[in-house]
Amino acid sequence: MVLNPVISKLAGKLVVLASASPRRLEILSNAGLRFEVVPSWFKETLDKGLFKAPHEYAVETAKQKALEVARRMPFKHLKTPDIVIGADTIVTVDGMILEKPVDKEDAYRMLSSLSGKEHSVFTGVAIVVCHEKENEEVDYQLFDFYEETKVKFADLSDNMLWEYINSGEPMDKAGGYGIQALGGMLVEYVHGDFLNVVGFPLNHFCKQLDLIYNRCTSSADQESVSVRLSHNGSHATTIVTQPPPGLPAQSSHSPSSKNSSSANPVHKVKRKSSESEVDESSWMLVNSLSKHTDAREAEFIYNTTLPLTASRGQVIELNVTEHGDTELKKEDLQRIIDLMDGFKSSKALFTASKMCVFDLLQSRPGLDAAQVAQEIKASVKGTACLLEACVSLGLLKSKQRACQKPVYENTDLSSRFLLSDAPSSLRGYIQHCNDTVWPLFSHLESAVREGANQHEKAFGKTSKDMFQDTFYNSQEAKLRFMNAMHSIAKVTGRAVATAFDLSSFKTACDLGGCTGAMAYEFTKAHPGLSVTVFDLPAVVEMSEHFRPLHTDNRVSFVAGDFFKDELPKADLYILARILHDWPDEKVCILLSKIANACTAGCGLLLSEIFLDEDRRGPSRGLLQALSMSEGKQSSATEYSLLLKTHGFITAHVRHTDNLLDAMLCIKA
Ligand SMILES: O=c1[nH]cc([C@@H]2O[C@H](COP(=O)(O)OP(=O)(O)OP(=O)(O)O)[C@@H](O)[C@H]2O)c(=O)[nH]1
Repeated sequence: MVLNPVISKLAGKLVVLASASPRRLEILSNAGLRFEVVPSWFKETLDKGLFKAPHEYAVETAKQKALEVARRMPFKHLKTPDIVIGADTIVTVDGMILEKPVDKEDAYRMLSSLSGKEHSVFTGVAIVVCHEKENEEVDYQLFDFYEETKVKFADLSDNMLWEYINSGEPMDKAGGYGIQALGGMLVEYVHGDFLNVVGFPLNHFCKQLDLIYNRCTSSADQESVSVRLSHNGSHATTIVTQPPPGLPAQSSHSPSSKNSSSANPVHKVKRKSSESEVDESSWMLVNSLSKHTDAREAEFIYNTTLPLTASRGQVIELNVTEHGDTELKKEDLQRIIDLMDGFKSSKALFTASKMCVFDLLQSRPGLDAAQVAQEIKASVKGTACLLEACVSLGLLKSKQRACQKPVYENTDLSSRFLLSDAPSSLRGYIQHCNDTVWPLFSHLESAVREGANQHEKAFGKTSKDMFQDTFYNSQEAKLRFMNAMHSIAKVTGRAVATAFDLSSFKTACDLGGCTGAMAYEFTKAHPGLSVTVFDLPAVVEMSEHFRPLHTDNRVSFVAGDFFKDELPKADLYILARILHDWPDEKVCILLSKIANACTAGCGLLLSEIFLDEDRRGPSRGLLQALSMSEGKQSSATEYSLLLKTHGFITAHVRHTDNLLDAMLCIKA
């Protein structure tokens, strides 16, 4: 191919974009690059004051984003990428560095500082090339560069600025504007690469790839920083990269091409403490890879150990503890045992919860097994086994005085999540898992063979309409199901409700909002917002039972079927844990109805478990898919593309630390 000879060189390689930016995804996929998206967890918090020039800050941030993903993938995704691409876009004006605004006032400050002036947009790009060795070690080579584009804004009135800010567009964009969309109207001229402003300098990137893949014959020729990380059972492995800001660089920058900023790689590696020579200015990135370690825990530390100097392109061996292998094996065995026993743990939890053990021990802590057995009307032997198992799972504590029987009480964990009346009670959902999910999963083999749900085998019913047949077929089943949805929505609701700035929306409609638990969280988090819960008449008639004690009138209920009836009017539609249950045709009907009900600027907040882009996690989402509902589990990008076909543009994606992720889309 003449147009993209370098891009086509990457065919067959595992290329990873370490970025959550939908614009970068679009630019690179439009160029024909095939890649996976693994957003970086690196927090953009480097101290700007410590960089000599703004582009150094952007390049360093891009490097850290890419390295974080390159280091995480072998452990978390169990595969090593061939190339990881990271990028960071900043705007500079009057000596200030502007990133993404944190709120509307911040956006106003940024945009008014740009009004009537020329500013620079810098995108720093890092390319990490990974070479996997036979012994599972990985060599990393780092290439980086930046591109500058000058942009001049017209004079902007306050009215214009606020109208633009209220469109929601500025919030996830460097400098508070998107030149590719409404923000283009603010711009008088652009000098340089337009795509660089949008977030990725494609032309310069291709030239850089050309340098890496076509011009360089051996890694030693390349202008790169090379580090080696062993992940073969390491206990405390040291990864060395260029010094972070605030720590003195060991060499001057030696750009090989325009805007290339790779440092001449003088590496420092931690040595054993017996080595005595001390260099105050050495630095390193330490990543502890013991069993409790998460890539997010990696941190820069200022170190006073012996430096080891390497020349350009040289690979540095890093320390690995002697016992690394043994530890890994133990961990592997434990992991398999945990998986084998997982169902027993679940069932012990379900049973203790169903038999009200936690409620009982909350009101009467310190009972022994015989006393508990009497209260829950069970055998002493069986109860003693159940209580001991719960202790081993961290759900109960036991105390024993000399020559006396052990007595039991709740742990903090069970007091928080397992009591019927705890604010974060998951008891309703646990019961649902026991009564509905467990029987379905006991037919998993059939489900896998047939690729269909097992409602008939588990409950004696075919499931044309799962909700009607299984969850709403009796008052008791309906209440149980509503209890389950209520408890999960209460636990997840706050994280979803506070995921985004929703101050521009006044009315919301929670489609399939069940008991209103999520809606109440939204009104708590957003004082200016009223929420209508839209759900089936059978659900709405029971919603009274779940109304919180203290509430104003900002949550109301409307009965209807979101596939058939007219949707209540709102500025923002909420779809939480809905889409994954329905087949594509129904999802399409629902999204079309929402799109029709929305005018430009209206929002759609989608909350689901977002699968990783390579569908390797999180296991909660992938295990949920095994229940073989007619729907499917999707990644943030898949949802984003789906919503795009219905006229919604993804403004923000948030991977919360809670059970559900969230995405805010705006009707174009
Ligand atoms: O005209 C435009 N200018 C900038 C953008 C978008 O702004 C962001 C810049 O933020 P950053 O580089 O930190 O990247 P993130 O979005 O946070 O994603 P990462 O996961 O890579 O950190 C970027 O998305 C640009 O595309 C724009 O759209 N138009």
